[in-house]
Amino acid sequence: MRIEVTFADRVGIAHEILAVLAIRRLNVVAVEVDPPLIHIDAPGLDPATLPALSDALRTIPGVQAVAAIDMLPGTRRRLHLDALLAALPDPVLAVDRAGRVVVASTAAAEVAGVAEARLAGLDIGELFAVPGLTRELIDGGFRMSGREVTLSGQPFLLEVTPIVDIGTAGAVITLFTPSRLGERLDALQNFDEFGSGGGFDRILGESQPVRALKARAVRVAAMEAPLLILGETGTGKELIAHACHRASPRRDKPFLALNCAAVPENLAESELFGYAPGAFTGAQRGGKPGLLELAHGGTVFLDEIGEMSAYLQAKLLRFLNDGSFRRVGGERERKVDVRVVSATHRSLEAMVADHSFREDLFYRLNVLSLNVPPLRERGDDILLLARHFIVRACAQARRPPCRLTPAAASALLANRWPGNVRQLENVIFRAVTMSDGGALDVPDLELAGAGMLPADVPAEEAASWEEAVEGFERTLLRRLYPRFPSSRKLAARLATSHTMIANKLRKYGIPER
Ligand SMILES: Nc1ncnc2c1ncn2[C@@H]1O[C@H](COP(=O)(O)OP(=O)(O)OP(=O)(O)O)[C@@H](O)[C@H]1O
Repeated sequence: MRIEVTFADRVGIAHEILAVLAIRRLNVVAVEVDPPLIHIDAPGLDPATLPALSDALRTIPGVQAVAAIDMLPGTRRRLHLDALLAALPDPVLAVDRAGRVVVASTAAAEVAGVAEARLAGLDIGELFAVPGLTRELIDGGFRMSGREVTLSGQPFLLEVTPIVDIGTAGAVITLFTPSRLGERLDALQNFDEFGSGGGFDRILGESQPVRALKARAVRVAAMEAPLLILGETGTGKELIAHACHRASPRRDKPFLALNCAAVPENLAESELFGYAPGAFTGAQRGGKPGLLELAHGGTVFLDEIGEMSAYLQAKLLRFLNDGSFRRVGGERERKVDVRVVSATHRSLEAMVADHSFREDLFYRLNVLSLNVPPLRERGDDILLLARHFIVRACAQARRPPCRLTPAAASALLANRWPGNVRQLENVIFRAVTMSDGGALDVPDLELAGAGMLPADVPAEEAASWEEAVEGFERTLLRRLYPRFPSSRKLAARLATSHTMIANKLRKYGIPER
């Protein structure tokens, strides 16, 4: 029999409640404590003995009520979750922070051809036979979209979402079959759900390069011509594309996005241009409109345009020239009114020079352009963004806001940020979920290595004079610091000013002890 005891929370009360059952030699097989309730499964208990037990429990100070229940809440929840996992049409896996499967949906087990229980503990990279996938997921903060994988010979596209609610992060991985992808892109990439706040106010930054970018963006947003957004990965190109749409006369029409790097050519073609009835096996019976038709009157954002195949480049060029195209397998010429905004982290000019990108398409796309500066050139914006991400991560993790120590702030400023704002977002998210103090310090940021400016790059391989000098300074300070562990001692050793050394230590994220 199972019972629910309501109690006023105080230290030791759960223990005293269980002691009453123990004295009566009632075997307890499950206990769930969730103040102000404790749920107990004691198979030896029956309706005849419950009143006496209830009286005994009520003598414990703080116990308020005792009632019989049919099922422990945890068991009920498990049953519901199992039903949910069985009902999910797409295979879904939850993985722990090391990338090992914790739970798998019934569909996932069916595709993998093994029992759900046997999937638990498997490394995700091994499951898909992609060496390095687990590392990539962990390093990328468990954010990944549209990666092609196969499981038991079937192609899938991975959608990975980090689990934000649990101290030690993991992720939920959904496997989409290419035939279901169309629905998803339409649904997920329609950013209009962001409402009126989705404008330039969402692009944070006070630095001069960002202010200049926003000022230019406001002007180009209002124009009708195609817009090309250039910038390193993770600098916020998509955010800007969306803000430009929101600031354009097209703001009330759809903004639909396609990542050209995430989908193979044939899928990208049918996503963008749609397909006619009977275009290919597995196609929807009545055909399907592509993003261009669905975005009529609005904007289509083509991310990673540099990855577009030569064939699609030609088809897109034709659309840009006269606004017309044909669905895949279709005869009819269609015309739509769509503004094309594209983005890339690659140098399209270099690609034009080596003939991997069409020159005529480059000029059509590049009528208007925006250059998004890398994070390392945005000065104090790094801290402004970091603080914004801290507040958000703390709210998501349901913990009080924490702050950066001065050393951590210096380390963030000195970091090279090859992955830009997205990397900063991930670093902060990881630090907030992994630490529980009121302050984030340098070790919490786990910046060592990868993101730091290269310490031991041979001077002759440095990209610039400045980088060579920085490399030298950093190596020198790191080597001497253990023996002269303060800015004063180091300054004395190097016969220079203490202020200069203190500044350099801050710059290179070497915390003073
Ligand atoms: N100025 C900013 N203010 C606030 N958040 C930002 C800013 N810039 C980027 N972000 C955030 O950083 C992340 C990466 O931005 P986004 O996806 O727009 O970059 P991207 O340049 O399009 O990346 P990629 O080249 O990989 O496609 C997003 O979560 C975005 O919200």
